[in-house]
Formats: sequence, C-alpha cells, structure tokens
Amino acid sequence: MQRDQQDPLAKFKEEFFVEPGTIYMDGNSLGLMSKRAETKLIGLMDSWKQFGIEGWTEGEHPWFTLAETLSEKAAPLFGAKAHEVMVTGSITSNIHQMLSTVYAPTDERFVILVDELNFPSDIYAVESHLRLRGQDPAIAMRKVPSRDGYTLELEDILAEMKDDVAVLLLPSVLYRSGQLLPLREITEAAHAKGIIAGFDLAHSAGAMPHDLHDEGVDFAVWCHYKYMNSGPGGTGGLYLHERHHDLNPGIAGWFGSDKAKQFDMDHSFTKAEGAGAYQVGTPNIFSMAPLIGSLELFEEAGIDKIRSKSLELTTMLREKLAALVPSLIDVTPKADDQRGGHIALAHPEAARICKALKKAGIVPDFRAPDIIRLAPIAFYTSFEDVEKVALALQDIIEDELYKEFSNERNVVA
Ligand SMILES: Cc1ncc(COP(=O)(O)O)c(C=O)c1O
Ligand SMILES: Nc1c(O)cccc1C(=O)C[C@H](N)C(=O)O
Repeated sequence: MQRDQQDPLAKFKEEFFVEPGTIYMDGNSLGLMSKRAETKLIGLMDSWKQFGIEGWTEGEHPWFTLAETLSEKAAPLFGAKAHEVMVTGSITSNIHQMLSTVYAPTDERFVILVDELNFPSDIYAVESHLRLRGQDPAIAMRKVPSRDGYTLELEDILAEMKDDVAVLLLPSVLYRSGQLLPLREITEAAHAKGIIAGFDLAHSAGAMPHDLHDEGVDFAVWCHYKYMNSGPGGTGGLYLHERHHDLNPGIAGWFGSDKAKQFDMDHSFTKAEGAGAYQVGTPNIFSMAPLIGSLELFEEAGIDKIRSKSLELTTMLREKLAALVPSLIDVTPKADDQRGGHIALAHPEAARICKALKKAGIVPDFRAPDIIRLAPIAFYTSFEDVEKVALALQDIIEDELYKEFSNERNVVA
C-alpha cells in the first residue's frame, strides 16, 4: 500500500516480534516485544551471571543507577524535567505512594475526586488509601458522573471541583472509550480551587507527547507495558512536579535515599532530591531491562511522529469501519485532540466478535459490557493491516461468523 511506502516509521516493524500471520491490535494493553528489549533483558541477566553482586555498579547498565538513568531518558516523553520522573513501582503502587505523599486532608478539604469510568484498580487504591487515613470512602471519594457511560464532559468535571476536594485523580485517556481529557484545563481549574491535580497516564504514555511540567500537573503515574512495550509487569513510572519535592515520601524505603548516603546504613533517612525519593525498595531490575531497549526506539522514532501516525491509523480504521460495518458504534470522541491511541466500538455481541477476530488472526480486546478495543500501534501496525482488520470485521459481522462463539468474556482479553 502506498501509505506504507511513504510511512517514515514503517522500518520499525522489523524491530518487533510480530507473530507471522497475525495482526496485533492490543498494544494498548500489552505491547509486543522488541528485539532491543529482548537484547537488553538478556544483557542484564548476563551481567548477573558475570558480575554477581558487582552488577550493581559494573557492566553496561549498572543496576544501582538504572532507574535514574531510565527516568532521565523517559522524562522528555512526559514533558517533565529529568528530576521530576521516576521509573518505579506500578500504577497502583504509585497511586498509593503519591496519595500518601500529597494528600493532606483537613476537616474542610478531604475529598478525592475520581470518575465513574475510572479503572477499577485506581478506585480500589483510592478507597483503601482513604480508609488508612481514617476517612470513609463513601463520603471522601466522589465520582464525576458520565452522561453516556463512555465519556466525561469537562463541564461535569469542573462542576465536581467543590470546596471540599483536596485531590483529583483522573485518567489522561479513558481505558474503555479512548477519550483524551484536557489535562491543562483540568489542572488550571483544579489549582484555581486549591485542588491537587493527579493523572493516570496508563493509556497515553508512549502514545502521544505530554507536557506535564508546563501544564502544572502535580503528579502522574503510568505503566510502560502498553505503548512503551516493556513487557508484562514492566516497572511503572511516576512524575511529581518539582514544587512538591520538599515533601517526604508517604511510603518510605531505602531506595528513596540520597544515593551517596544509602549504603551508610544510617537509621535517619536522607531523602534523594527529586522524584527518586519516592522509590521504596530494591528496583525490579529485570522488569526494567526491556525499557532500556524501548526507550532507544522512542528516541529514534520521535514521539511526535508516533502520535501523527497513530492518529492516521485510527482515522483510517474508523473511516473504513463506518463505511463497511455501520452496526459497530464508534464511541471514541471524533476530534484528534480528544482521543488517545485506540478506538472503541460498542456492539451487543462484542465479546464473541473479539473471539471471531482472534480466529481470523487479529488480536483485539474486549472490555465489558460491550466494547471492542482496537489499537493500531505506530511502531508495528501498517496501513495495510488496518484495511485487513476492517474487512475482517465486515465479514465477521455480515456473515455472523461470531455466532460460533459464546458471548462471554475470556479471562483477560
Ligand atoms: C488506567 C489504568 N490504571 C491502572 C491499571 C493497572 O495498573 P497496574 O496493574 O500496573 O498497577 C491499568 C491497567 O492495567 C490501567 O489501564
Ligand atoms: N495490566 C494488565 C495485566 O496485568 C494483565 C492483563 C491486562 C492488563 C492491562 O493492562 C489491562 C489494561 N489496563 C486495560 O485497559 O484493560
């Protein structure tokens, strides 16, 4: 296809292990392995083999400073200063860390604002955090309602920013519909009301550029295993605006120490400067290793080019589907600046349509109750792949090929 020939990112497909005969559209949940990720993972296992304990300070990527080195390289993807980002933890553990650090409830201001469509783990984290602080989540957690069950209105978010709200935690991109929220407007409105603004970037990290520092965002958390292809359980990330760096970590551990002091083994904690302070225990070195390779690819491809290609791929997909399969209801917002890297299609038979897609060699995912998510990934999806997916969906729905499957979800996707 001509568009593939003109695509400046087409060459990156061969950097990835794409199973022959399949089209992988689930990189919004778990990105594929790249050859460089594999090489770096093997490289770090080799340094364990070769150096033993000395691997902390020897080898191509010494483990003691690996998280800091990766954070510096990742920071530009988030529009953050190097010392505002830390590769550590998981989204959920980082939510606990950030709330334990910035949430300072008073009798007047104690509510954490989330939304009705928020990812369950974020809700569980907020509820359990509130309980630990002696708050009743039924009162101290408030949810912005959704009018249509798929998206949020800015107006409704702003309306919930009442005087008793201390912190808000919203997604950048909603995991089901793919709606991208306006982080700058939300943050500015939150600050005008004295509210700390935090975001879960799970579905925007690696899919688009961010501007966290200039937007004034207070904190953010994300994972690297989706668009950043760091592998299942790959170490996550957090951002804390430098204006908060005087705060002691709510959950402290020795890897949050000033590195020069850490091995003094002193019982008084000397906090690292910057976001490094919010690390806890020993970093999961092998769960970070793939990210060394992934970040090289991001540096070479450029996040702006990745975002443009992603928008072109998703535009093509939804235009073709609108023409070929009108019974699929595209619930992702139309405007480019209001959507992330995947598109969400609602259909009453969604669970079994996904199973039929898998039988046809296409990997989507299903999210209850009725959503098919499709994420063409700039690094490894071609325009030709997108066309094939649209045609396969047309066959599956027109010929009712999905009827050979039960309309129940699988365990994971
Ligand atoms: C928006 C969102 N938040 C949180 C999570 C869970 O994050 P983790 O399991 O890395 O803590 C996910 C995905 O699993 C997610 O999509
Ligand atoms: N984190 C995941 C996992 O550990 C297993 C399976 C899937 C996931 C996911 O990331 C799901 C994803 N956050 C979603 O948007 O549904």
